[in-house]
Amino acid sequence: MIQLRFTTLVEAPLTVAFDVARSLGRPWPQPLREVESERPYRDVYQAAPRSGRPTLTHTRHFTATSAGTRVDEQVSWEPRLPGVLGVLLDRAVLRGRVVRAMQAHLDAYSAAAARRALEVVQVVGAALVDDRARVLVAQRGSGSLAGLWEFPGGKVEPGEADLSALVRECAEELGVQVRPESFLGEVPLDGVVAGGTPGASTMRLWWGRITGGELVAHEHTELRWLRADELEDLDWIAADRPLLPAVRALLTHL
Ligand SMILES: Nc1nc2c([nH]c(=O)n2[C@H]2C[C@H](O)[C@@H](COP(=O)(O)OP(=O)(O)OP(=O)(O)O)O2)c(=O)[nH]1
Repeated sequence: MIQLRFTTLVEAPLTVAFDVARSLGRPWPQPLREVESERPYRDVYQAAPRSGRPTLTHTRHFTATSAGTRVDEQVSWEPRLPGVLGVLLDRAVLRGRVVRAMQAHLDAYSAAAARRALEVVQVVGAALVDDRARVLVAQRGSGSLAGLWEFPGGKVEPGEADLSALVRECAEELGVQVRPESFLGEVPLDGVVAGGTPGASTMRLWWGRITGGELVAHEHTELRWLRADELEDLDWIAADRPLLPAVRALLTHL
């Protein structure tokens, strides 16, 4: 089996990175069959064997990072001829072709994903932590999610950096200055956000500290400070639940 690995950092949220990757397809002439797909985290495609062509498997993993989505890809195939000769021949000839095809494909892909990301409204959230290892959670006051609990935050404005939006939203919603510390994770949001394509937006969560101001619920019904063991019991917006293990781990290890 010959395996090649490729890693690309795409300036786009998980959902956009995944959707654009799938709309562009793969740079192989063979027809591909989907073997597995878990939006927006992973997919696997396979090209059926044809005379003179090897069976090719192409696996992609999409991982959220503070700088965008990391796409880890693996392309593997059985050499066309048996034995050492087959491996050497495929390494010498086919490998170069696959690498060149992938490089051209990945350049076009990351440019297309970054362009598409500009059209999708993003949401940022803040897991604000105090010096007693508790996190601030907020109850939404209006709209279809009223009564559910969430992380303070909101929509990133056009041209605004994620962390600037985070600092602005915390000032508007809570009346405090915050210092973002590090990235905790990203989740796809169900439905339509700000009139965009359904399912296209994600929320990216950072943890941080309050550095000034007086905490006031300007837009929420209630604010609460929770310990790690109190997180699960709350009636969260469903999309936020996958972020709770990272928040719990943070509070436990601070
Ligand atoms: N702030 C926040 N929004 C969340 C969370 N989970 C989740 O699904 N959302 C969704 C709800 C909304 O569709 C979207 C955020 O919108 P928002 O209403 O908070 O944004 P905003 O502060 O910019 O509000 P506005 O300008 O429309 O009044 O993200 C969360 O934990 N925090």
